[in-house]
Amino acid sequence: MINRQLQNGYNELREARRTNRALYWAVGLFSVFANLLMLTGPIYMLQIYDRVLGSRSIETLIGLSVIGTFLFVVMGVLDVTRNRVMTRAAARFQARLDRRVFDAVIRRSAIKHDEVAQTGMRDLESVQKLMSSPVLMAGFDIPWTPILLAGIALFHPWLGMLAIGGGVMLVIITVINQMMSKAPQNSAMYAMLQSEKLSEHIRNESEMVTAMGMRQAAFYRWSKLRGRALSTQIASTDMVGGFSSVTKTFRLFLQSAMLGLGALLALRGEITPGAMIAGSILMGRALAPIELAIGQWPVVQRAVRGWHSLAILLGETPPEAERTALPKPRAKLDVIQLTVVPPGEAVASLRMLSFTVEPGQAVGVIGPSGAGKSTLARALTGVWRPAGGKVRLDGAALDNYDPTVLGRYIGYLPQRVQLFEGTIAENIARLEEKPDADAIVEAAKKADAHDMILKMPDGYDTRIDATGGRLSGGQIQRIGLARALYGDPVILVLDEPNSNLDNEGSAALNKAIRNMKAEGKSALIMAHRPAAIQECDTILMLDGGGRVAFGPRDEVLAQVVQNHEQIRAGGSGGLR
Ligand SMILES: Nc1ncnc2c1ncn2[C@@H]1O[C@H](COP(=O)(O)OP(=O)(O)OP(=O)(O)O)[C@@H](O)[C@H]1O
Repeated sequence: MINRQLQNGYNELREARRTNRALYWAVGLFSVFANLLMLTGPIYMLQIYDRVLGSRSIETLIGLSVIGTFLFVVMGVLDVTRNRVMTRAAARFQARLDRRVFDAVIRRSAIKHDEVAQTGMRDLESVQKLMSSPVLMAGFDIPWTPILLAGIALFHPWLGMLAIGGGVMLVIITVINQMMSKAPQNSAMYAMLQSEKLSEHIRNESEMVTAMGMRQAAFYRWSKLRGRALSTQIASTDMVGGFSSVTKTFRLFLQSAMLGLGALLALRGEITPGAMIAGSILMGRALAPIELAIGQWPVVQRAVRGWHSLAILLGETPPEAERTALPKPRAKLDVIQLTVVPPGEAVASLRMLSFTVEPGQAVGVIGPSGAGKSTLARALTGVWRPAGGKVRLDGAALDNYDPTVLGRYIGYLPQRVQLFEGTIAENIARLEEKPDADAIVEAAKKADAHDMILKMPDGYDTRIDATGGRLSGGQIQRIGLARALYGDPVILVLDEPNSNLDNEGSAALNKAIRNMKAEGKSALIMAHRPAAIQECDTILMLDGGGRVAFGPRDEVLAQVVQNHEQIRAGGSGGLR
């Protein structure tokens, strides 16, 4: 199964690469000519030494130089063209997969915070970088290396043998380089990733780190990871640099050895001095792509790693099937024998849970910490898939809805509201590209956030950063509620909606729920605090992932909560 998924991932990547097939054929063709034109230098040299110097003919020199210049210009044009084609082919590959990889990263991250999800976009970039790098071009030139080396044998078999022997040595060095540098490069990358992840985490929690005097400790922890990343990076760079220097020196040595052997053969009259020089130059040209490949090996290895990681990502997160569009649902929710296992866990945090929410009903979900309230919220919004059972919205299972469309029908306020960098309006409109200004204001009014937003420096156009910046906890929660109400959802799922709200905010929340009910829509409110469930006519009590009670509010509260009198009065006692 896993192998099949991986294979599917590879197939999808190959399919994307295949769209560039015509371009690669064109580059291959350009490379044939570019490599043939590589002979211009050696042949020109041969002619100068053996023909011009021998005949002392200025006309021949001018003639040869004109032809040589023309061929060099053609070679340059071909080289520029094939480089440009490669860059565009790489960009096309990336553009084709951008959306798919982005979606897969988001879908996987919602259920798994592993490296594959974390590096998805960078993996794609690393493959694109290889595709547009000179090292891939070297891949088109390397097949010509044996031909050029064999060509040297035409001057003299001994020269040919030296050239081929040298070429084989370089290939052996390349293979050893690949074998030895793979592990250090992988661990350098892994260590770097870990330290980046931690530094980002510390930065996001900078307030808490400062307030709790954790700066020193946080630095210490980060510097340990950073130190490991640096030392593995140094080891890996040393390795690649070492191989690169060995290859370069060896190539220079071979060129000189070729000259020396050529000189010996010239002294013995077996070749001309021109052949001696041309052989040496040809040798340098033939081995240059191998040298380039070794120098750029980290780019290759990063891309190979990225390709594999992308295959896992795409294979394990296949494209979502097109769903038949369903009519706007009624606010009826059936939860049938629902079992949910948190991603990466073995134990279910909700077990065989069943209940029904009718249109116009508001259900308060209560229970102690860890009872499974947030798990239920995630299952109802389709973020976590059921391990067993079903959630049906107006009769259709949640996965029968397109996720984007489902997001419009179900308004969700998570326990920890996260905003995006942008304006308040953009945040309420869920980052829609063409938001409906009237709908934004309407949602804000429903959440009773309109007046609060108007008091901001630029009203709805006030810019905020991802942490909410200038907004207080309660203001963030109200904007979160407006975002949940945007687009007229049929069901609201609110996870601890009033944890940061003052009395005014709580009253606004209750009014929003009352309006939803009056419009025949429904709401589920996960709550610890009684004020949040004032508008709920029904209560679902969870404990240990199972249903303890479900029924009319007063009955359930009378049964399980001692302080229900306080709750009816809208007091602030706990529900546990
Ligand atoms: N992302 C997660 N990965 C693994 N386990 C999780 C995850 N989220 C919740 N759980 C587990 O699922 C169980 C239920 O947690 P859940 O967050 O649903 O409880 P809750 O009732 O919302 O608690 P609280 O009132 O404290 O928010 C807990 O045992 C918790 O450890």
